[in-house]
Amino acid sequence: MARRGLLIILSSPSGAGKSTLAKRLMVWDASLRFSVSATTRSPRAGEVDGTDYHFVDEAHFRKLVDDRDMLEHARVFGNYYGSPKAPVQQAIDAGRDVLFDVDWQGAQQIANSDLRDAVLSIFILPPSITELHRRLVERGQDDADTIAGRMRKSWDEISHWDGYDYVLVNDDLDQTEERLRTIISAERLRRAQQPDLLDHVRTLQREFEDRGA
Ligand SMILES: Nc1ncnc2c1ncn2[C@@H]1O[C@H](COP(=O)(O)OP(=O)(O)OP(=O)(O)O)[C@@H](O)[C@H]1O
Ligand SMILES: Nc1nc2c(ncn2[C@@H]2O[C@H](COP(=O)(O)O)[C@@H](O)[C@H]2O)c(=O)[nH]1
Repeated sequence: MARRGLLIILSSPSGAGKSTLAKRLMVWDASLRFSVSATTRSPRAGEVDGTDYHFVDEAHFRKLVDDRDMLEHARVFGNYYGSPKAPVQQAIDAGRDVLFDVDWQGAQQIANSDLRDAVLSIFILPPSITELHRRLVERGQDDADTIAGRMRKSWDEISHWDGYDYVLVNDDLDQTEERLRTIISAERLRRAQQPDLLDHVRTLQREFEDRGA
């Protein structure tokens, strides 16, 4: 039977680099599917509706939640964000791995959902709080108030770091990408091997018993 896809969750405080890393991973492996979230936040310059996010108003978002079309949803920095369920289910049923860029609340909800067995969660830490601030400023996408608000919430996000399967410090971008690739490759191998390993161990057990060893 074909392997069911993984749900690869990236979380971090705002500005630590998860969107940048997610984009690099999509280039590394074109078979990865990105879970395009719905959000009530306004688009930033350059963001494309349907690619970066589905930009919706609050009434539309509420309907998606009420219709149970969301795998998870949360209020983050004063806006609503959520992961539509159908594309995720379709992708993993087809054996494709899905990449999520969600906060700790979303990660927890997915880890507690029916799909929990497919979850691979990775938390990205910044090298320092000063560097986190520098990255938010350098990104040039948010005004000073927004950046200050995100910085104030950064510890709240970081404090959930130990609920994840893996934790990486995103200092050097190339190195972090390489580590993410290693984690994903190893987890794919581990999970792909699991069914065959069980059969193999049963065969070894029968052989062991037949020999009367
Ligand atoms: N290792 C790194 N070294 C230097 N700059 C980096 C590194 N990783 C990411 N950046 C830069 O930091 C900024 C923030 O990165 P990014 O937008 O990917 O963060 P994010 O975690 O997705 O933030 P948000 O949660 O707000 O979407 C970007 O300008 C990005 O180019
Ligand atoms: N729980 C969810 N969190 C999400 C989702 N999509 C994004 N996010 C998180 O929101 C913040 C802010 O994102 P930004 O694009 O406004 O900078 C960040 O932590 C994202 O990970 C989602 O679907 N669910």
